Amino acid sequence: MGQSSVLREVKVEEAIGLPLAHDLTRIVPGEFKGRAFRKGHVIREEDIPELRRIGKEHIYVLELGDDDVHEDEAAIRMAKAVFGSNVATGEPSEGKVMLRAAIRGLAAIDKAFIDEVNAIDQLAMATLPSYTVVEEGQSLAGMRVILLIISKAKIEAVERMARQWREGHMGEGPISVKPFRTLRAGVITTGSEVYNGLVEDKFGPVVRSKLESFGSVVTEQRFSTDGIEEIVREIRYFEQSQVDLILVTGGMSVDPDDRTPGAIKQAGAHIVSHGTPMLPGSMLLMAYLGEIPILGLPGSVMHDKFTVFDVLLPRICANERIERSHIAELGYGGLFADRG
Ligand SMILES: Nc1nc2c(c(=O)[nH]1)N[C@H]1C(S)=C(S)[C@@H](COP(=O)(O)OP(=O)(O)OC[C@H]3O[C@@H](n4cnc5c(N)ncnc54)[C@H](O)[C@@H]3O)O[C@H]1N2
Ligand code: MOO
Repeated sequence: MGQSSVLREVKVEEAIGLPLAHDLTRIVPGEFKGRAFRKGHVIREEDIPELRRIGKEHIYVLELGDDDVHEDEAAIRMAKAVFGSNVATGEPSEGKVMLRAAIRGLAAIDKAFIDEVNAIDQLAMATLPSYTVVEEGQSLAGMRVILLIISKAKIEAVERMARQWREGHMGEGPISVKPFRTLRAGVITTGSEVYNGLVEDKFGPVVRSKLESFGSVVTEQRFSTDGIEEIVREIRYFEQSQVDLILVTGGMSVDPDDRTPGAIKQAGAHIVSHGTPMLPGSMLLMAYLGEIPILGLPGSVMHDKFTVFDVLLPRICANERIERSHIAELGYGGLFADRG
């Protein structure tokens, strides 16, 4: 055991010339919340009225013990331990360090790891859910400890856990951002009513704009009747043109004319899942034709603003392989019925 920490309370009027032990916060509801005084600031006589205005009668003067870590250093060390690719770490402020996305992309955050950290008393690591689409500069995670000082052993435990995590993930950190690749997609629109011009195609523009929002492109949209052989032929066409992604629209439901799932199967695709526990979009089919992801898109993808397609597309664009277990996890929290 080394020297233990000493926290001394000093009346503000007796604190002139002493350094602050931590950042001090001012909050004006609806207007401002932030740092009023920085850790280490040496109190001057003219600071006293402002200290009183933010409610301080006393300040802490700290002599840190050998076995403890100051909240700022703890937050910096936690951030350094967990940050991965395309993540920027900020400076500590009010005892907190933020991690931000350095690029637009898909947040990759290991829930099990974050849960394990937060099970340690007095550590707080708050993150976005994994697979969130993040903009450049957007906050991914904030980390802090709950009291002004924390035992060094707890921070070292986080560092050890993060080191182990990295060893199992080729050096990557538990919090990272995956960039979107530019995919060349082929779209097959099924439905004799569209093919025969009875209704105008509304699927193409929706799918095109969703892909473009992740930097990908529709190289070609082809139209097919509901004939299974015809749909298979179009799938083969795109397979041979070596697109990165194939989307087959419509014909996903229970009518006799709904032949898209059968055609995707007949084309030789490995079916990951026919159906997803999400609403809307439950009839979506996820498969791989060799290495090419192939999706059967139900009518709701054309009609509803947000469906399971909006969940899977960014993952596919970020080079994630979709497995059956990923699909099963979508149900909990996967009801978007009132999202328009
Ligand atoms: N009894 C059941 N009914 C429905 C089920 C079910 O499980 N049991 N599933 C529902 C779900 S979920 C969906 S989504 C819809 C539609 O599924 P489909 O993907 O089979 O859609 P289609 O039958 O091909 O078309 C439905 C509707 O949309 C129009 N459409 C289709 N493609 C286009 C296009 N490219 N442009 C414009 N309009 C298009 C089509 O003409 C139909 O009016 O089924 C539920 N019902
Ligand atoms: O698959 Mo339908 O896709 O929910 O509304």
